[in-house]
Amino acid sequence: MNGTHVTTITAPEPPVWNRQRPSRMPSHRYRDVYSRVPVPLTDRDWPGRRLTHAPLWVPVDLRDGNQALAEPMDPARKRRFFELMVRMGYKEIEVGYPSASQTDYDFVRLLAETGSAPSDVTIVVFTPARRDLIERTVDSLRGMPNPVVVHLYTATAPTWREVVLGKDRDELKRIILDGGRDVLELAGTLPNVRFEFSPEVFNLTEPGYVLDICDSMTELWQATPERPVILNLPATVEVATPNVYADQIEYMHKHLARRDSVILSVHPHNDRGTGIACAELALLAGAQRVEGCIFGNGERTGNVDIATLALNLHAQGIDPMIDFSDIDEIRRTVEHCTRMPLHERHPYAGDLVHTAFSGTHQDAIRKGFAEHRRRARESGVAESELDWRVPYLPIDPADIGRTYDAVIRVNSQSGKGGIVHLLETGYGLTLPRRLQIDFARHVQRHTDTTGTEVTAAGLWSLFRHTYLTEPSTVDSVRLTGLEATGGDTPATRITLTVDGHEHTSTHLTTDPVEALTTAVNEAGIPIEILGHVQQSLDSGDCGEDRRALCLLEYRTGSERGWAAGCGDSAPAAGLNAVMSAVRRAHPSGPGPFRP
Ligand SMILES: CC(=O)SCCNC(=O)CCNC(=O)[C@H](O)C(C)(C)COP(=O)(O)OP(=O)(O)OC[C@H]1O[C@@H](n2cnc3c(N)ncnc32)[C@H](O)[C@@H]1OP(=O)(O)O
Ligand SMILES: CC(C)C(=O)C(=O)O
Ligand SMILES: [Mg+2]
Repeated sequence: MNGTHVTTITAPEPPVWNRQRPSRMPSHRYRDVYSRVPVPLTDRDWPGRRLTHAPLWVPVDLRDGNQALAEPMDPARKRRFFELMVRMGYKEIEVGYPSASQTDYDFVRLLAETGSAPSDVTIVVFTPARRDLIERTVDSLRGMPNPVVVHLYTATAPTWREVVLGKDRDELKRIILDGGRDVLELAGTLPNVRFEFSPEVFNLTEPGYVLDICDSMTELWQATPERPVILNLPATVEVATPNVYADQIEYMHKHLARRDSVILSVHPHNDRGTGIACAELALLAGAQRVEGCIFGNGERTGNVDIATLALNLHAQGIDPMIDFSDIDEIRRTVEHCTRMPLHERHPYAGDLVHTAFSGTHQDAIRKGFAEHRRRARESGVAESELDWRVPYLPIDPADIGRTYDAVIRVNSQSGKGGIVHLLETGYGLTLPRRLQIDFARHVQRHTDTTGTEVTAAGLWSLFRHTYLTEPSTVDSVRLTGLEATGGDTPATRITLTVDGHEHTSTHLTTDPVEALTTAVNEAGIPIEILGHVQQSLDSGDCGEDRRALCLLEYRTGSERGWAAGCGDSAPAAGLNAVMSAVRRAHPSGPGPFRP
């Protein structure tokens, strides 16, 4: 065993409440990180630190991301991606591996010959430690008007030394320093050039050895605060919990020579799904620069996702210094260039990440939005500027150019809050609380039966089918006459046709709902109106000229129910609501709902 400071953990006997049993997988074939590499730090500062500002971000989509694609980007795609990164505000961009392919070489030439990159953008090119390939790399940079970084890499971890490169520690160090000398000789006179070294698989390399190589490189390249060297320490294959990477970075941060002449950079991959955590803890541990890919494309499970990292800062009140205010345009471009779709649950950018289906979340979000609007009104601060505290939404979707349309969607997991939200935002409909509860039961039955989502339009359709029954010639009770009468004493005359027999009655009221209810009762149909509210509909959803809506609660015997009516005026809507209630209480029967 190589590791130090390891507490050997023997699995305890499982407690009685844990019935898990050994799996059939050969987990014994793998070794934890502590037995693969010494993890030297015992006295660590990173756990007590906080993130306070954005690091220097360096997208490597055009190199590391690109080399992981089944179909690497063509020149048009590379260019489109590069232009996106420039628009977003990245100032240091790794544009390719010029010795690897003609496309990569040509892209660097394009930037050099056209001068199309803004002058404050540094162009990074990547090369292995082989003289012929370094020559080709440097050649690609001829005439480049921008500042450049030549990025040299070689794997340093024991397995790579033994299995891949066939070199011992000293031989490998010599190869790396030779590569460093070649870079200096071939690129050292380029105007505005700096150098970067990556000990590939840093995270599995002995700390003392990698520290020695890094110090030798900064000495060779004469790192100064004016012309610092970038030391990029990759977790090429992620093998440990993020605290281990943080320890490794803090160890380097504290022990590197010429620390003030080094830009300490990290380059996590995401094999364990903790690339983001590795990068964040590495920043706490002293890293100043982060390499990764926008949305995390890259070898295997990808490079660390620098979009998520940046928006994580934003969500903590720290400006990431990169503009994600049109996330969907960024996403479209990245998807086009990589030919890979983003997962619906991808942090910040996925289709579903601002959406709640579940009832209690929807209820909280709806209340949160209402509170946000109220606070904005009362404080006079714009909604888009006001501090954000809507439950379940870590950031305001509007910050990244998203609308609120998809925030609440209704299915069988939803409750009345979500239903009400969709009817409110889609149709301007505010349901009384008891009607919300009643309608939610109908929606639940519907979504349980179909197993599918129901849209705002679907909800409105179900609402109409349930409460807003329209008159039909087969109705046993029909309103066939209505007239305002009386001179000194205003009254309303009602004519009903009940099972083919006419009933006319006069009522000393001008309230048509009251008059019609009494008439219905006198015609032998018991129904009591418990209350009604009038609303106006936002659009002609009931018919262009019928924008008044009456929502009415009734009782027949021990049964309570709700009905609704539309009309061109509040009285007309009221009458239709009463007749709707009569039809619901004494149905000649609407058929089953079909959305
Ligand atoms: C973690 C990373 O992302 S590292 C970057 C990986 N990216 C890429 O590999 C994409 C581009 N690569 C390529 O186009 C090619 O691999 C090239 C042009 C670099 C080299 O191609 P080839 O000469 O055909 O060699 P090949 O691809 O087989 O590479 C392996 C050789 O490079 C050596 N090698 C690997 N890494 C390095 C390095 N950093 N410096 C020097 N030599 C290296 C290997 O030991 C092996 O040598 P061998 O042939 O003597 O055994
Ligand atoms: C920085 C280079 C060597 C890299 O892509 C890696 O190690 O993952
Ligand atoms: Mg990488």
